[in-house]
Amino acid sequence: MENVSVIGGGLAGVEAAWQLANKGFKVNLYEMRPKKKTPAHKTDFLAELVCSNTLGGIEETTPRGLLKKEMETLGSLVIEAAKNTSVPAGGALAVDREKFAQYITKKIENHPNITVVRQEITSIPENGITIVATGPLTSDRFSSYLTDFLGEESLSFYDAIAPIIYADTVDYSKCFWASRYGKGGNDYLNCPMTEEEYSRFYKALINAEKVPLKEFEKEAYFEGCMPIEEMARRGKETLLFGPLKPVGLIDPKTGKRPFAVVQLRKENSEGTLLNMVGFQTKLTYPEQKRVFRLIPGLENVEFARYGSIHRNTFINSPKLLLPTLQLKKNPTVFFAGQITGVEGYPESAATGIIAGINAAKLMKGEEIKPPPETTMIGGLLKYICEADPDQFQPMNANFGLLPAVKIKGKRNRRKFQAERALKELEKWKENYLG
Ligand SMILES: Cc1cc2nc3c(=O)[nH]c(=O)nc-3n(C[C@H](O)[C@H](O)[C@H](O)COP(=O)(O)OP(=O)(O)OC[C@H]3O[C@@H](n4cnc5c(N)ncnc54)[C@H](O)[C@@H]3O)c2cc1C
Repeated sequence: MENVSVIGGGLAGVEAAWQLANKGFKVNLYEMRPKKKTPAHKTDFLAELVCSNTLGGIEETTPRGLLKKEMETLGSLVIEAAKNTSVPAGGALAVDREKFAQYITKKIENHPNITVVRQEITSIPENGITIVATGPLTSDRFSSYLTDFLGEESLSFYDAIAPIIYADTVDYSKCFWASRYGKGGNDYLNCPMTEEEYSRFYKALINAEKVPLKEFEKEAYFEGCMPIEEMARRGKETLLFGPLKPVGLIDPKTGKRPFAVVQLRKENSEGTLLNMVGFQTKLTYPEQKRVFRLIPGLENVEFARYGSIHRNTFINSPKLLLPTLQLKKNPTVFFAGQITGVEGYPESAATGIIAGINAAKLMKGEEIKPPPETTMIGGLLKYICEADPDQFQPMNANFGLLPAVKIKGKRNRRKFQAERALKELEKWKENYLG
């Protein structure tokens, strides 16, 4: 029997290899570090966390908390390692990053069915089953191979994400719906600012704490995704001619053009989410919350997703993948991890688990079925495979809002939804995995 090839020893790759190896299949896990480095990884360990050391909340009634519980149900190595190397972090699962990566590296390297090969892969092997899990920092040579292999418009390289907020947390008494110059209906929610309000916001914005920029990330600015705070730094007026320009907007309350306006646009067809137009940012998450809450109407706003900018290679999954993570044009190739367009540590690892489980099914010649859509993992897969290909962008589970899984409403309701999702996953596991 041929070995399965897993390309990339990050969070998704180790999970995929772990699932396959524990089911008795031989795996070659290819990791290019330390021979070839990425711009963000610092060590030789597998499953290195490149930035923050937290895997997010553990409360099962939150989307990411439920996701982690589901991963545990499916035998996640990442969650096992996180629990064994955790550090106190309130309601979150944070880890000692070195110990975490060491724990996983040791488990993988000592597994009798896994061979770790330290080598950059530049094309998908022609024979056998392959899982591609090369992550947001996929090497340049493999990226250009994938561009040719998958088609010119299938691979995106940069990601500038504006924050998304929950519409029901806005104070609508301070805002108005309108389009600039009345063109295009009332598509935008406008938050008007007086000169004093703008000054206060501006000062907070330019003094807020940022996530330090890595050298390679500076390239991103040439792609037209300047962070809002960088734009602000160019002068107090700059934003008034950019994302906060008030031209063509009249506040119905005053009958006048406001001094500045922040615009929000519906993010989903239900209108439960709003996107802060032009607010891509490198501010830390707590600072985004503090500074953006200074905008009139957003004083108590809750964030579904914070803004960010970092290099991010991802494929257009809705165009290319089946909900089983198999490539439509070649079902012996699976994709997993952030390269599929999920974002975040647990989300990437979760797709690795599913790719590993499904690759094992394919090895056995058995039918492959995705997990139920009413589970968090199933919801993630549904999102990456069924989103609108023209609007597709990386998304984490907090985005809640993944089509099928609604971890929303009061605590009791969320508890009920989470319990139901876990029961369904157990059932799927029993029927599917035996
Ligand atoms: C700058 C930056 C900051 C981030 N900060 C956070 C954060 O704070 N919190 C969070 O939840 N998520 C964060 N993310 C997202 C995070 O990186 C991913 O969620 C997660 O690591 C993705 O897991 P993965 O397995 O898909 O990729 P990775 O963990 O990156 O693993 C991919 C592996 O593949 C290897 N590889 C690449 N190309 C090849 C090749 N051709 N051949 C062989 N090996 C190869 C790489 O060396 C790497 O080890 C950040 C991402 C970036 C880029």
